[in-house]
Amino acid sequence: MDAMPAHTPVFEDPKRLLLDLAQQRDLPSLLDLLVTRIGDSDTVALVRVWLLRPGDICDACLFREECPDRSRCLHLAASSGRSVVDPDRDLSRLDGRFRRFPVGVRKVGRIAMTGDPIEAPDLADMPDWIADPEWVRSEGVIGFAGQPLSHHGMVLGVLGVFSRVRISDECLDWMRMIADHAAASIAHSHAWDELQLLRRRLEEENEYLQQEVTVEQGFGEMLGTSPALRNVGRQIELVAKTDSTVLILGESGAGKELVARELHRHSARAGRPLIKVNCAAVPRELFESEFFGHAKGAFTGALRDRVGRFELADGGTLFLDEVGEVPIDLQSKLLRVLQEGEIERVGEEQTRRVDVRVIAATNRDLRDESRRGRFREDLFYRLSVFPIELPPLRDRREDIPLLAEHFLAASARRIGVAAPRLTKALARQLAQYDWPGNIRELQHVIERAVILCQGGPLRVSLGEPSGANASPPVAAAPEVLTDQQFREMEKQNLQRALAATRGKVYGPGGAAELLGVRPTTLNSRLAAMGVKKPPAD
Ligand SMILES: Nc1ncnc2c1ncn2[C@@H]1O[C@H](COP(=O)(O)OP(=O)(O)OP(=O)(O)O)[C@@H](O)[C@H]1O
Repeated sequence: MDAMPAHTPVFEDPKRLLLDLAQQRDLPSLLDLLVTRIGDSDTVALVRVWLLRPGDICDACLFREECPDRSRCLHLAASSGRSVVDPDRDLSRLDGRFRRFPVGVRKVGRIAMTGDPIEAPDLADMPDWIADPEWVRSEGVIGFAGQPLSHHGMVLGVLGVFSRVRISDECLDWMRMIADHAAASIAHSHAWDELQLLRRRLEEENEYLQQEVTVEQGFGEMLGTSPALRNVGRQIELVAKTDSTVLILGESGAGKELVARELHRHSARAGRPLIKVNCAAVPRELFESEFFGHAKGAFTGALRDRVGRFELADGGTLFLDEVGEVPIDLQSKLLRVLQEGEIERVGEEQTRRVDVRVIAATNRDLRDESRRGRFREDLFYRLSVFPIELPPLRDRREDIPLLAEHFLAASARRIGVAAPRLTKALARQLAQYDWPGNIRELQHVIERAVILCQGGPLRVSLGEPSGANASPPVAAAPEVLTDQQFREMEKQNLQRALAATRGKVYGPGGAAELLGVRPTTLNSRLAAMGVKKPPAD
């Protein structure tokens, strides 16, 4: 082979290489950039990077006898170059004879051990350093420069370059700089990897803990550990990911809306909206517009175009609460959108396509209603592709103490008082009651008790209508009251509420909240009845 002119640089554009190294974040691309750029030059026979890592293939290692300590060694991590003897030889392979060097052994090991470079501008002057004299001769290798890759005094690896020209001092200077930069980038990428690892671990831990909480306390926001609730959780998991229509059956206050929310949250549509329509609250004549929207001028009062709930829920989920209340004449249109995904706004010819998953809920026996002709049978079957039956609270009494504790803490937080203690006796009392209003009733009973206990022991009175725990139950009234008697009773009730809240009307723990009316409404009632507020604390 013809010798290269002595002034040929070992590599081209080292400044560019320094700049590009700084841009690399992950280790493989950093090492690849380093060796391919240096190895690109015809003057370079071979460039390699070894990194310090735990010993792994010690029994197969060429230098196993010389290895002082099998705990760690230099691993060949990147390689590049060009063979003149065999131009097809792939020098980027990492599985050759010199893929491991023990620390302290040969040039590479020595550099790692001492942290000092070994520079042999002309190997002829240092024949002892040649591991493979035949390769050096046939490939026309003249010089070697080995640099430690060290960062903050810690050797991370070694960069070695075999050149076909004598390596100039200038080139050695560049080599030192490149090695320093590469070491800093390697240290950063190690730190980055570690950060990613820690993040992944934290995420896994978090996921695990969340699952634990779910297993321990219920399903998502649905608290409860009873077999009945777990069964509902399992059904949610099964069907959430599909686009099937789900019909949630259960008594009022049993948590049907919560089931709908969990279904949406676990579905692929979770990033899109969950739109709710309470069908019991929509006036009969406005149903169609509520569902499908209307065009301006479609009817008196339609002052502008309006988007219906189906369009609002496009890409997401529509929750039709109390679906049994949908008027029979609109049920066929509802069926059409469920089957074909098409709607028309009221007063518009244009057909629009919507992609909506429907979840419906009812506390009525729709099968029976459809038998009696009050609900379309075909719509019933279409809605109940996957029915989920939510048992009433009295059929999962095991959940009552957990729910009570939860509502206790939530009410106390909302009202701004310390959470009172749920005694065993009280938990027993709660668990024995039948809860016709289900979880919503439990929630209200607890909230009322927290307001009334005023730092004293928590007491609940069960079986009485909401807000009337201090007044005689309506059913127990011996006879029809005169208007005068009725007003007097209402007045006394207001006075009792004010006394219980020490005259506080507004805000958490105020009389308005206790009575379930707006503070402004309460104020006007008090004024109309001439009830004086006691001075507030
Ligand atoms: N398992 C549960 N864990 C915690 N809170 C619950 C649970 N189930 C229901 N709740 C709470 O109880 C209240 C009533 O629940 P929700 O509104 O979902 O009932 P519903 O069956 O939809 O009632 P309705 O038929 O009257 O619309 C809500 O405040 C809800 O957050």
